[in-house]
Amino acid sequence: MDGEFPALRRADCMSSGCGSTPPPSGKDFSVSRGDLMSTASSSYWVEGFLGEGAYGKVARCLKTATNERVAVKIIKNHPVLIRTAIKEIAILRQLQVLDPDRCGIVRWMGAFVHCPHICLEFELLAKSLLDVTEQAERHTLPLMQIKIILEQVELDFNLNNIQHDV
Ligand SMILES: Nc1ncnc2c1ncn2[C@@H]1O[C@H](COP(=O)(O)OP(=O)(O)OP(=O)(O)O)[C@@H](O)[C@H]1O
Repeated sequence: MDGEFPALRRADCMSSGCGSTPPPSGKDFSVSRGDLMSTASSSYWVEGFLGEGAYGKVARCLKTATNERVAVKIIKNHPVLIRTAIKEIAILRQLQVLDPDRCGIVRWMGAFVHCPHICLEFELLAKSLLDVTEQAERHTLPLMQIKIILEQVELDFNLNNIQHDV
């Protein structure tokens, strides 16, 4: 899928460049549960939403080409967020030389455009640390579990050469 992305230019990502009707003003997100997002190499059936960040919503999708579940980060249709997403893609491309399993980073499979949205495809992860702590009794984790998590964070920082002070 990554091969589809080099053709994407900034203008392709603006609603006026999609050849489809721009969303009504104030409506920067137009994907719903049950939608099918199609690219040349696969379709992504939106089964539901996993969460929302500053840049968009993350959907749990069935990727029809491989029949696997993936997480697709669908960027909101706003010029500032689109510019940020293009920068994020450039960074993700650089990170692709790293081994995600060894370095403890999420696997990025590529990007596509589902007009007017830029979409980033990631491996589907299990619960986030926030989910785990929220579901834990009294929102606290046993010391042993915290130790394991901190060791993983420390390993990630060291492997990825990130400055830190844990
Ligand atoms: N690969 C993934 N697998 C499963 N759930 C995910 C995945 N990526 C994101 N999520 C869920 O979607 C939520 C939103 O993720 P997103 O990356 O958009 O924002 P964020 O990292 O929380 O914040 P920000 O917008 O500041 O980057 C996450 O908090 C998480 O619950």
